[in-house]
Amino acid sequence: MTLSIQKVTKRFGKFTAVDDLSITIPEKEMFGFLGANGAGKTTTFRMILGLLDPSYGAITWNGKEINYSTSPYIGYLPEERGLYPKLKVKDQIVYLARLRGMSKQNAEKELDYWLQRFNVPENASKKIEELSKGNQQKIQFIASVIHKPKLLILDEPFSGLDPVNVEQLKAAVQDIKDSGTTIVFSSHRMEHVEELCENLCIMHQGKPVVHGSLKDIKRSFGKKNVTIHADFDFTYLEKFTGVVRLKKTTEGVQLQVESEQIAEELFKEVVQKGFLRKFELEEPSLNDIFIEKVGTSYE
Ligand SMILES: Nc1ncnc2c1ncn2[C@@H]1O[C@H](COP(=O)(O)OP(=O)(O)OP(=O)(O)O)[C@@H](O)[C@H]1O
Repeated sequence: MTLSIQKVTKRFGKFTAVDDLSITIPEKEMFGFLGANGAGKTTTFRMILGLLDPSYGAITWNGKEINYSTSPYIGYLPEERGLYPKLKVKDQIVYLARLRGMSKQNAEKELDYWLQRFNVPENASKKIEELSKGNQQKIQFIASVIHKPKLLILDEPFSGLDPVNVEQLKAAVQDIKDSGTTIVFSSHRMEHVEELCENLCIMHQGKPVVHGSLKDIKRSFGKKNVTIHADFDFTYLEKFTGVVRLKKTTEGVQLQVESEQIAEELFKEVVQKGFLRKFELEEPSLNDIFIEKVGTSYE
């Protein structure tokens, strides 16, 4: 049940929205698409779902083309939320679930579960237009997962939610993944993808600039970050061999170094100065990697 995107390009007139994208998403994994506005994420999702045809290339799920409108195996949270404002939550969800082949009784049972889980059981009998934006989003999320899809596509699932609700939704997404669903989601926020995904792709102007497993991406990057907290002026370390970047912070300095070995040499140097409150070696962040690949900061 792999999702396979093979050499996919999408042009709108002369404009290329997605440029030669090849990705394989293994079954039961969570895959993250990162990219700034206009990077090509939504266009990719629409092609995965068969709502748009690629100009070139092919997309298959388990070896076959996807047809979102007829497949009960797919769930989709679109970026442009599309609920009927005048309908009551329960009527709406039951209607959508029945389109996906569920019985009324089963749909009501699942809806109860999700409303309880999101701490909003009272919303069942409210109209969509009566709900806050975040609560509407929860209902739209429930609509995309109620039928327990095998493949779930979530376009910006965390946007517009407060931090408590982001955590609640993250936990729900993680549980759905653990139950065996393949999940693809997009985000503007690096940390969401770093936290949830084994594999990811960073899109930039339609091109996949970074792609692979988070571990491999970080390991192959080679460079590391070092944080030092101490009351010495360490700005001279800018000239230290193997130091790529140095930034002063309120508590000391933050550096990017060529390798772990350079970090060791750096440690020998700074420890001679005296007491250090902190010396920490960290993997590069996705943002560091993005800056290197694209030459500009993502955020
Ligand atoms: N139907 C269309 N006709 C013309 N251009 C389009 C169409 N759909 C998308 N585009 C363009 O393709 C580019 C990619 O858009 P897309 O919506 O895929 O980006 P995105 O990564 O999802 O961005 P965002 O984070 O803002 O949602 C944009 O420049 C957009 O204007």
